[in-house]
Amino acid sequence: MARLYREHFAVVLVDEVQDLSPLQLGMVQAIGAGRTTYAGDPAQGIYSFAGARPSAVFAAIRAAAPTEVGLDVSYRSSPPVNQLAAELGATPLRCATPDNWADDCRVDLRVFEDTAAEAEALVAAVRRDLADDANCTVGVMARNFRRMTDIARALDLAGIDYQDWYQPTVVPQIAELLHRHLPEALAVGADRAEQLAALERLCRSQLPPDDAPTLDELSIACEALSDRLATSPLQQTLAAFRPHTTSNAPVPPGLHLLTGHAGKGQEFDVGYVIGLEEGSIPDFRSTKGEALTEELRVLHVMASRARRRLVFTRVENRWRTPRWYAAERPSCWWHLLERSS
Ligand SMILES: Nc1ncnc2c1ncn2[C@@H]1O[C@H](COP(=O)(O)OP(=O)(O)OP(=O)(O)O)[C@@H](O)[C@H]1O
Repeated sequence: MARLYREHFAVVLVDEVQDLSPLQLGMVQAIGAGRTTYAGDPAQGIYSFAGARPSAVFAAIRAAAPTEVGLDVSYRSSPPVNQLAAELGATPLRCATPDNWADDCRVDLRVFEDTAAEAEALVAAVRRDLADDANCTVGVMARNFRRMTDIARALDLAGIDYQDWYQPTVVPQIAELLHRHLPEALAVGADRAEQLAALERLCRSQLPPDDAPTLDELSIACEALSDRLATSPLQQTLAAFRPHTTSNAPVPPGLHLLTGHAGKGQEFDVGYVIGLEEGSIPDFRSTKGEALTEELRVLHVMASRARRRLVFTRVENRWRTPRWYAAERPSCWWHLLERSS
């Protein structure tokens, strides 16, 4: 297999090498030994749960490819965001254009009574961001999607559209079909499940019965829509779907809800990193050793997605169950954020 691929590719470029497992690195080296360029950032290694071993992989690459070029200039972020990212353990980056940033570039910290108050404030803030600049990209990021529930609900109630990165992406043909038939589906009545069944039927009738891959895509999209119908109307649920694009396509303007892992490699004009509480970030399953260090890297990945402005939030209390309202402890990294904001 390696010989076959060697004949196909004259050079090999590998990005995000910190996410490779030793086995994957072995495959790359078998194909591209002596003609591979690797790019990566140890401070963004957040896939150890999937087998990535950044230290071993960087050591093996250094042993095999002795020319090393440091990339220490940021073309993405404003000086305050770069400074904050360095505070979280990343290599300090020099801003390429320090004088080109407006006065609104800053890092803010916000503390709320609970997630309902946080959601209300975020809805107002995002509304302002999008009103100030309709082409602006806004990313609301959390370590886990569960932490985003109240915000998604508040956005639905406020009628603010967003793309939900938790949902599977929709191939353009299916997205187009779903949007085209939505008005007819909504006309069948007020029952959301009936609307969705009608929508699926209408879309299915437009596809050749033997086009199994596209019919499968339609089923997956409708299943994902069905999962969210309990919390939001069909129209809004569909608006939250993300079109399927290549991973390096630019993020479209508007609001995006995503996790740190989903946000790898992306960027947003304004970034809101929510849930700076113990148990949320760091995640309750990763409380010590290397697992805890990796949580800090997840925080760094989220923070470094922002271009102009970055806002961190935490809450002081949370409803653990419908009858249990309990205090939350600030994330162990809150003081780092306070120091540099
Ligand atoms: N030489 C350059 N001149 C102008 N803009 C640049 C240059 N290089 C990169 N950029 C811009 O800077 C931003 C970040 O670049 P890129 O996504 O390649 O960085 P990265 O190192 O892969 O970031 P990360 O690994 O944190 O996702 C992008 O908006 C990109 O278009």
